[in-house]
Amino acid sequence: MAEQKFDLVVIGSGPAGEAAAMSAAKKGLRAAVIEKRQVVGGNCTHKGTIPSKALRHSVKQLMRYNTQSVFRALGEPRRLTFPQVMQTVNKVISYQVEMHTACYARNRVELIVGEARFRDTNSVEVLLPDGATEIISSEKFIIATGSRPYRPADVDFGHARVYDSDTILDMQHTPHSIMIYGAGVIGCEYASIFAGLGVKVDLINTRGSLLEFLDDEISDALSYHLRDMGVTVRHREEYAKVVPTDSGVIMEMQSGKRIHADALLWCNGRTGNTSGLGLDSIGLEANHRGQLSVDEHYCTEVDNVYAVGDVIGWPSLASASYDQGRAVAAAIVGRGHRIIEDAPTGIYTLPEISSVGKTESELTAAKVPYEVGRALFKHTARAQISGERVGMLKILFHIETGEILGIHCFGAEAAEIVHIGQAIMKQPAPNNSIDYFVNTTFNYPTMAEAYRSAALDGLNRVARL
Ligand SMILES: Cc1cc2nc3c(=O)[nH]c(=O)nc-3n(C[C@H](O)[C@H](O)[C@H](O)COP(=O)(O)OP(=O)(O)OC[C@H]3O[C@@H](n4cnc5c(N)ncnc54)[C@H](O)[C@@H]3O)c2cc1C
Ligand SMILES: NC(=O)c1ccc[n+]([C@@H]2O[C@H](COP(=O)([O-])OP(=O)(O)OC[C@H]3O[C@@H](n4cnc5c(N)ncnc54)[C@H](O)[C@@H]3O)[C@@H](O)[C@H]2O)c1
Repeated sequence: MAEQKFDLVVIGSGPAGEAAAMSAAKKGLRAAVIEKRQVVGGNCTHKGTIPSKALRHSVKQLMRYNTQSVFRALGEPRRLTFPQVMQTVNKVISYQVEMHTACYARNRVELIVGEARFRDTNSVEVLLPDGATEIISSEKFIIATGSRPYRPADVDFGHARVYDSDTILDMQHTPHSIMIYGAGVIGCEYASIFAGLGVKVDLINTRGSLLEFLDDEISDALSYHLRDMGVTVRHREEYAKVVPTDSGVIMEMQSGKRIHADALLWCNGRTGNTSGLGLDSIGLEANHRGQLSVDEHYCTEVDNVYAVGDVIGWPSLASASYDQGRAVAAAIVGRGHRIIEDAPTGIYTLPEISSVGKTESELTAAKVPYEVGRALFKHTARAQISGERVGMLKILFHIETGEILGIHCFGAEAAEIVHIGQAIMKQPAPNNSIDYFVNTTFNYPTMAEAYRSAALDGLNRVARL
């Protein structure tokens, strides 16, 4: 058995692991990443963020072609199959893998392909693809093993018509109908994708409204637009039994309903990837969702073992995982770091949704005197030109100080547009002010115009008080 020794070993090459390793190497540590998949990028690149966003982009292009009259000169509305759309997705994944792989060589981070399992607090055993094992020793470890879809034991995921967000990417046909169980972010995004492909979608929500953490108005808008696309949204439903058959899947609900579709996409919850890590060898224990707890330095209860990314739970975003990776490297070398707790929300449904800061409900509960300014995208020149007229920007600001407290947006490019407001919100007082949007000249026609309109709308309300 060969043995190698490093200053830092990172387990997992997703956004959290990659950022941690690259950042540590730049800070002078001899770093290695162990990845059990043959290629780098993590579930983010291969199963989660990248494939779902690339899929959604292609579907959005198709919808534009099919719905905008200007394209009728080129031809009649067309359909694409799921496997056809997946071809473009696979190209994006290849570009991503190429780019991420180059980072390892450039930053002299050793990449070891194999599955890591702790032997003790200073070494792991790596099961290599050829079945051999290797011992890797290190001063410090970072667990960045990510997460996978949660699979309840009473649902047969081995059946050809039952999918989760990993296996859906391998679907070789386009079903006529699909039921999506779990209306969280993943469920809502896939509901948009399948509805955009012309598939009949049943979106089954275990809660009372869609994405309850969103501002109510935005959550309502999402429900409206999903229904407008033909999605049947069912709230407060729990499954009793899933019965897959040769011709489809029947879901018997606790409410007594029986819902039938050609396929089931299960999107209810995720589990941290900790079960194969040999955590008991180092005295660590994951919670019932497979997640690890960390302190303000992203350190676990074992003082040379750290954890970042989905494996530590909330917010379970690629965006936050990258930043947590950089933060843990800074914490390890003692150069100051920030705790990542202010990630914006970017949800790639159709329409897209994005927000940062407080919601109206939160501000009302906290008795903060705020006012709201709104701008509808359909009133901006840019949206009229692009033909993407659905959407709204909403700014919540303090009545007395003008401080921006929350930005909530839905519509085309919402996830980009929110960053304009986020940049101002991050300024220290008195620069975080709604006045910025009325005292600054923006390019025209751009969606930034929506900020000016929303700010004027809000300030006019205050003036009328
Ligand atoms: C469908 C979907 C869509 C998403 N969309 C978005 C989005 O739009 N925006 C966003 O910010 N986030 C999104 N996310 C969340 C995002 O993908 C995750 O937050 C992110 O991937 C977490 O990164 P990570 O580095 O923690 O782990 P992962 O990306 O999960 O990578 C972990 C890696 O560790 C490896 N590994 C596990 N165990 C071992 C072991 N024992 N030895 C060696 N290697 C191991 C795995 O093979 C994997 O490659 C989405 C997730 C899903 C599922
Ligand atoms: N665009 C994005 O940022 C994006 C896209 C997809 C996924 N993600 C991330 O991936 C993670 C997983 O997404 P998701 O949609 O699976 O999760 P989620 O947390 O949004 O929930 C999925 C569904 O599971 C249900 N659920 C969760 N916990 C439950 C419980 N204890 N009991 C009953 N029902 C429960 C929710 O009600 C929801 O219907 C999220 O944390 C999300 O941030 C982000």
